[in-house]
Amino acid sequence: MSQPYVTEEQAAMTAVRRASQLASSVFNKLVKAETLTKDDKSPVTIADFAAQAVISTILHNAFPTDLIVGEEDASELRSPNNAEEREMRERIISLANEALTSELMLGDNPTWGIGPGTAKSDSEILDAIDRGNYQGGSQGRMWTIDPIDGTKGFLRGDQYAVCVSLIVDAQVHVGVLGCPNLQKNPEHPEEGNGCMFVAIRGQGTRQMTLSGSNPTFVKIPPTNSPESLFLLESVDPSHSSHSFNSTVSNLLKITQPSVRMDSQAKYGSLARSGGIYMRMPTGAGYKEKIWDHAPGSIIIEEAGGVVSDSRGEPLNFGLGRTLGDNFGVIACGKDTHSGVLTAVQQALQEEKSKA
Ligand SMILES: Nc1ncnc2c1ncn2[C@@H]1O[C@H](COP(=O)(O)O)[C@@H](O)[C@H]1OP(=O)(O)O
Ligand SMILES: [Mg+2]
Ligand SMILES: [Mg+2]
Ligand SMILES: [Mg+2]
Repeated sequence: MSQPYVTEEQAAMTAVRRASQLASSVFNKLVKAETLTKDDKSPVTIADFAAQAVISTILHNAFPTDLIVGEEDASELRSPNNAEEREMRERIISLANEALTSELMLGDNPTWGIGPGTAKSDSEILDAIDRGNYQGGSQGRMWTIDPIDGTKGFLRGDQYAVCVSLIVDAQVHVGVLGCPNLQKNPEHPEEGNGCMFVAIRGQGTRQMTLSGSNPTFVKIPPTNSPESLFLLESVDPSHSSHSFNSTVSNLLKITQPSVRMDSQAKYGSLARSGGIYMRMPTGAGYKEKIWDHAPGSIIIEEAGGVVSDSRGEPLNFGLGRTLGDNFGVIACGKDTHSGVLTAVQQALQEEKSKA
């Protein structure tokens, strides 16, 4: 019998590859070329929408009855208010079509709405974006799409990730992360950037190039001493608490500086090089989104790690578009998780007693 979820994995890889190429080309054409002012967020908006259209089109053609939870929705594109907004919409549609109609590669299936001659109409592209409007839930099959995760990293030319997962009955079964700016091999930077992490439940985590070549299984390396430990955290201090992390770091007697990285590239990096990904809320109110953690969580679990909230509870992907109340996220190797949880509980107590 063939392995389960192989077609799902292949469709997700095709979608992530095409969307990653699109994002890199938007960066090279619009951001690097410095045709925009520093605060102009339009390149990332264009790339976000176009990439979601590409991923959603492929997943819908491959699995027409599956539901999709995508970060973006097309309502603001449907009624442009001025020439600038009309131009942006046209750019999004033409970029999405460019990515969908490029030549077929190994693993691509022409019935997925891709390849030369498959250009979509404007309304088909907008409908594809809006197909990501499912509200989520605990039953049945649903895909998550974060077309560009780490938008700030994308604009800086740092890390970002194209993220897709398949959730069945609230459990993640397939996760794919495209990381165009992540080193293929941190020990050999000369090999260049661009990798994809792929996991199917029960079948391990693999790293490969964005085109799917050189797949190798990755495992979180064991931590033999506090000297080999380090924290992985967001660059943006408003996304997770750096000060809480430094308390935990002290409690764990960590001597290495924290590694700051945007996006779910943190999960990919952890799966192959280790570390402790700590994401504690900076304040009340923000709810973590399922598309920000579903692909990364299976990539960690299949690489031999554990992902939990700060109480040690598993993340619940069946509550809707968010993970519900924000109790933070902790991801690391199995051998370190209980020690990290103890330190987190202690740090929370210390914070409480100071308040
Ligand atoms: N207050 C917040 N707390 C935690 N995460 C946030 C917050 N605001 C935005 N995010 C999300 O954090 C993710 C990036 O995390 P990191 O900084 O670790 O790369 C993005 O998906 C971003 O959402 P958005 O894409 O809507 O900006
Ligand atoms: Mg995101
Ligand atoms: Mg995003
Ligand atoms: Mg966003």
